[in-house]
Amino acid sequence: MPIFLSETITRLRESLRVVWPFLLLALLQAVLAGASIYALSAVRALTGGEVLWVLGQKDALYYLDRFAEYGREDDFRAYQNNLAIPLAERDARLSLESPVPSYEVMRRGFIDAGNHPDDLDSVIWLLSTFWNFELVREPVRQWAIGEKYLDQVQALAKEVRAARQANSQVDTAMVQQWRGRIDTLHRLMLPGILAFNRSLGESARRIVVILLVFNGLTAMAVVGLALLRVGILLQRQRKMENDMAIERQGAQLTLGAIADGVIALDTQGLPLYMNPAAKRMLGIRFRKVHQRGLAEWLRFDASVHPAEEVARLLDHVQQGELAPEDKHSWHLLRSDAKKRIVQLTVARLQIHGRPSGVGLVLRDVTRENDYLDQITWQASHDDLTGLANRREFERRLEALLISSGQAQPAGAVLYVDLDQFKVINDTCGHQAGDAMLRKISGELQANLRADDVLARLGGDEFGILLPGCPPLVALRLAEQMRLAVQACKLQWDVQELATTLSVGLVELTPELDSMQEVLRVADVACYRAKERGRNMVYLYQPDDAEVLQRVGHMHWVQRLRKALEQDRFSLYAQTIAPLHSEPPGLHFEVLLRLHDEDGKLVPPGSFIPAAETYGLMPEIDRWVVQHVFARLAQQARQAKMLPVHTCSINLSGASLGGEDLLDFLLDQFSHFGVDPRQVCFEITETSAIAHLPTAVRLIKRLRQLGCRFSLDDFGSGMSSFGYLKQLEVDFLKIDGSFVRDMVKDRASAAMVDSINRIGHVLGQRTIAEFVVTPAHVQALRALGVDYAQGYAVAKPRPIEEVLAGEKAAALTGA
Ligand SMILES: Nc1nc2c(ncn2[C@@H]2O[C@H](COP(=O)(O)OP(=O)(O)OP(=O)(O)O)[C@@H](O)[C@H]2O)c(=O)[nH]1
Repeated sequence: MPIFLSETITRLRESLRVVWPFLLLALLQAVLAGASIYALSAVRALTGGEVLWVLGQKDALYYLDRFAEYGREDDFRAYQNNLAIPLAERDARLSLESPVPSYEVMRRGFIDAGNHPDDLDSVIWLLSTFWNFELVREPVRQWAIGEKYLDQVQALAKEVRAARQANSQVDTAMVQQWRGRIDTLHRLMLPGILAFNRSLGESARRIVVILLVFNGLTAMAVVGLALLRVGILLQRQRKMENDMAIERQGAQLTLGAIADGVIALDTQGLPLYMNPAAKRMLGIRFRKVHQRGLAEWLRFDASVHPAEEVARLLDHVQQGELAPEDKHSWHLLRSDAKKRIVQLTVARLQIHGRPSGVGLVLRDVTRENDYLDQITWQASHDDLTGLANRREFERRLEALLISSGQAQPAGAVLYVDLDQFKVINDTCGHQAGDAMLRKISGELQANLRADDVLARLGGDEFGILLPGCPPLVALRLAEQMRLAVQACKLQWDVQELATTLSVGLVELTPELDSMQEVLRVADVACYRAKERGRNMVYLYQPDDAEVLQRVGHMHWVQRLRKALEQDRFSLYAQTIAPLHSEPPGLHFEVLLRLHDEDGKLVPPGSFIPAAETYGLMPEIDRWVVQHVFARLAQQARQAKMLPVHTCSINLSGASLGGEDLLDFLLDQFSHFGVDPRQVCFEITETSAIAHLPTAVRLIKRLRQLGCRFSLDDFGSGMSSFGYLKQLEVDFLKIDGSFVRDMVKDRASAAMVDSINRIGHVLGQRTIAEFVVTPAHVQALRALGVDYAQGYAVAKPRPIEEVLAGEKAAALTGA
């Protein structure tokens, strides 16, 4: 359907919805008026008919009188013609009065009476419709009375005619008599005729009055209804206006309160409305931009958005449809040249389905953007110094390594650590330390080029990436920075603070193929600089064995941490057998094994040195204690299992030196309910001596509980037998190197013998490690050593097997 047609229909429908009551009332009024006119026309026709009726009767008498006097046939025909009128009307009346009136008879009667055929329908309608009303009945009754003498007239006429035809000579007396009778009839008929005339006139007047009143009343009703309807419509309109005003106020309030800028544009792109936020965002007053094109007030930062990009956007805005690329953030230029970052949305506006413009919404995302920038900055920078952080440094280093690939050396990396920085913190406080870190950052930065990357890697460590810098230049630069920092002083209150740098320098060669590798090597190189006395630069050489070993250890650190996290350690146990009696219960040393990432078993010699170097032993020791105690507690609960007499657990030097080890062990004893008398802690001679006071305290306290101690690898350190007196231990474990060689080397045998004797003198039992053959067993038994441990006794087995009491190989040579 064409648009204009459907629009017309729609409008017509809407108009009809409003005016239909008026149309109905007008129609009703018209019908009423029509009916009234019809009724009046019937009354008029009836009156006209009555006139014919009256004249017919009168003229009939007149011509009968003339015929009686002169005997002319013309008069007689005239008499007949005139009498035919009331006679015809009488037929119509009789049919009307009959129980089943005949329309045809009435129609014929009225036509014969000379009425106009067009009037007949209305007359018959009036008479038959209102037959039961007095208004019609009364005149008809009078009409009947008026006709009462018609028969007498006809009889007289018949008589006169007959006499005239019989005798052409009629005497005067006869004539006088006929005329006298005619006159009498005339006088008799007259009152009836007049009564009919009066009655009809009366009814006609009353009908007119009734119609007038009725029409007046209906007109008043129509007017009343119209007024009522108009009142309702006005009320509705007022309510609508009210609602709209409330809605408008609500919309204005909302638009005023929201932070988004809302602008309504007309179809030409000219602004129709702007909410306060939009005005604020654009920095304009509405009346200043009223009737002004978009480009005049919606402007963007030309340094960010090229002119053609802006023109395209404005075009899209005007069309009310943004392209996907328009939906990113736009740098808005306010009228005061300040900048805001906004995101745009548009929507086409329509009124009654016709486009009426475009709604444009500006969302100010400046804060979010700043926040995002800040977060992005924070994610890659260090708060204190403003330098790049470790993550960023690693990223840049990685990018450099990837971009250079296998090509020429990509440059150098410096790993910088401040010397004795802790002292500054400890003596002058953290703030002084912070100030020093900032000052050093500035000092380092001052020596670098724009392409170099200086980052704070954490604590007092810095990383410097020198892309494309040859090693010698890097060395010179590192030296320059070291001297600069050495000369740099920080005034803090009355003190002048200073520090120095230890720098590890690594040349980026293709051999160092990963970022982690470079950092590990650089870290170790820095560590070497510290080892060599600090305040120096250590240049890493690819064949530097010490550095490489430390790097190897560093590899282990990550793997061990992961293993701890993933619980990839497992416990083994190796039986310790008495050489001179039957074992009173299970006696074994707990040994630690590691399952690597592929599930292969790793012996402790591979990872313990690294764990010791990088301080992971306390954590590992704790893991062992917790898991062993859990097993012992489980074993104690199961009555069928063999009792554990002595379970030896190794404690590393690092654990021993820790202040909180004692608390931890006491806590674990009470947590698992393990009998301390079952537990023997093994500590090495060297670690015990290195942490003598703590070791002495620990031994004393735990022995009070019932724990026992054994001194491991005794003889290897040979620090001093004198310490033995201070360390109250229960077992001496003779170092495996002496035991291993004792059968072929007298000196070793003598060493085993003397350790055994000294132990016995001090009341300690002795255990020989590394007992690998029956000959060893025999020799040890001969020397009086108390226990043996080694492959000749039992190989290390999973602790579950040992706890289950599965037999180890029997002691040969016993
Ligand atoms: N003021 C301050 N101190 C920090 C910050 N981060 C780490 N530290 C301190 O920096 C010190 C770093 O000490 P270490 O590097 O272990 O040792 P050092 O005293 O520098 O000695 P060497 O490195 O062996 O020469 C510790 O005392 C940390 O508490 C920091 O953001 N501000």
